[in-house]
Amino acid sequence: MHTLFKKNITETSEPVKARVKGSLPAWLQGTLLRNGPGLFSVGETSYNHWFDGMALLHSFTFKEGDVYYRSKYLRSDTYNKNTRANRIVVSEFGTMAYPDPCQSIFTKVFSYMSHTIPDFTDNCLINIIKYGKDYYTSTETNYFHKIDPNTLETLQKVDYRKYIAVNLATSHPHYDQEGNTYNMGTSIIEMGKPKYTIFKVPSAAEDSAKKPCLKNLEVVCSIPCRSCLTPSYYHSFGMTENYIIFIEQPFKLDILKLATAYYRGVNWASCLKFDADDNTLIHLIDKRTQRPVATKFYTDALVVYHHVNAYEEDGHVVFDIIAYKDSSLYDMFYLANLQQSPERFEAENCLSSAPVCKRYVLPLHSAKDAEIGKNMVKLESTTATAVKNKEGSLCCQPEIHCEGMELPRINYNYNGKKYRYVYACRVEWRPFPTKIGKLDVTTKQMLEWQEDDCWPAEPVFVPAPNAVEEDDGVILSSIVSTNPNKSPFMLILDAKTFKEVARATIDADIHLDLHGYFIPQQGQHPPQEDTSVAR
Ligand SMILES: CC1=C(/C=C/C(C)=C/C=C/C(C)=C/C=O)C(C)(C)CCC1
Ligand SMILES: [Fe+2]
Repeated sequence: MHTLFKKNITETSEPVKARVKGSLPAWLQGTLLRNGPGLFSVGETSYNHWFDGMALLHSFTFKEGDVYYRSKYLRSDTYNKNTRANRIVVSEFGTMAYPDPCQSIFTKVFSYMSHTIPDFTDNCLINIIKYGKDYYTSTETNYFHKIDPNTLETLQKVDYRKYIAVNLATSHPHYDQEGNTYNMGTSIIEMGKPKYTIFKVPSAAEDSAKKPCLKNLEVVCSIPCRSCLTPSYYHSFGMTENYIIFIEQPFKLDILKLATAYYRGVNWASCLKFDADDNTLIHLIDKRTQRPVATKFYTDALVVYHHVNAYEEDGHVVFDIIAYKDSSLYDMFYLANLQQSPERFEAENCLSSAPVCKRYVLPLHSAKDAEIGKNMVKLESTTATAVKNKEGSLCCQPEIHCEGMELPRINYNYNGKKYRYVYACRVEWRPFPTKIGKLDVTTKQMLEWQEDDCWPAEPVFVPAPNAVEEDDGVILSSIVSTNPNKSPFMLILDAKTFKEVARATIDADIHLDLHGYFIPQQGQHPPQEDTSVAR
């Protein structure tokens, strides 16, 4: 298990051709970019948490029946400073770094100051984001990096604060059919009262090829935090055609703790706290009016990292998420915990809550004249409820789709629309993905793929050209193995049947990763988030 999560990977900077078994669909042309941690120690120092590892970019290029793999470390300031010092000098989520005792007093004072109003890391290890025509790597701080999707070279460090007042931003934006990107972030500390801000980055106009499209960023809506000193932490949000769904969960970031963490000798992660006694406030923002709707929606305390999809149906907003009863997932990703065997995990029950795929339904009709105690959800297809309470707000209870799935993906042409299939890693009470699954949210049926000693990455759906049905396409998942005789491979499944179409075995060092983005080859078929398939 140790090597599965904590292995310093050597980058494969020149493309290597994979050995393909089976036959790749002729239409599958393009590049799957993926991101995740790849380096866990520098010199004598090592990171404590899996989310600290230095960003390693991967690309799998599908070209005329062949697959080529390459990988490169993101040349972030963090990477460059650590490499130069031959020790970890930049603080990460789970690791606080202190200056070398031999450093000058100036360096030490500067280091204290930059941790009080934190200048966060630029180690963008989580996802790939498309803003306009450009590709960026992302984490959850104010920094992101423009990369070259062909060579994986790091092109430019960008600071959100140049364009919008946020200190944190998500790694999971949404794209509409015009190619506009929506994201949201939180402003803490420096810029007055903390607030959440949803923003839109318009897709680049033809004549602005040279201008960064972030320059055209527009604020959609700002929402004050429920509590000034403890804004909610969030990893993603939902979007339908007309609405944004933002879950203000009781998993909170304590601003005072953040400001003093460095002095107290603790990491940033310790400034996050789940408050089981609080509830969860669901905000629904109307993109047309750029304001939250009047109704207040609440549900029990929960922790959510990934939204799956959301859509509007007959006067309701329906959204699916992967939810937990507490925040133990982030604790579990401490490398000391990950080094335990799956059996010990089970015995010690490290993850105290399993990921559950749940559906919530928010009625859009006014709750003003509704009876207290009445379920306002009118959809036949769901058991989810929203009951008006005496304060006039709606108390929502979900419908359960299934237990044990994470890293959900969908056919992105159905994002914001009524849909049927979720593709995800199957996980139980431990962090190790052992299978990939396809969930039919209408029947709750599940198709699965698994193989001995194989650990699959987030499954990415690529639609077939001229697709008619939602699952006309393939699933791409890079697989690493704990069997030393088995090389990593890119698995290609028929999304409809979940049967293997081909696998491309790669003689290179690959690591379990986080998230990815498929870029179809120009002219091959419409980009996944720019245009919808013919239906
Ligand atoms: C550095 C840093 C942060 C980093 C968070 C990270 C890196 C989260 C990664 C989450 C993942 C990978 C979730 C997967 O489901 C915070 C807490 C935002 C704020 C304080 C500074
Ligand atoms: Fe994520």
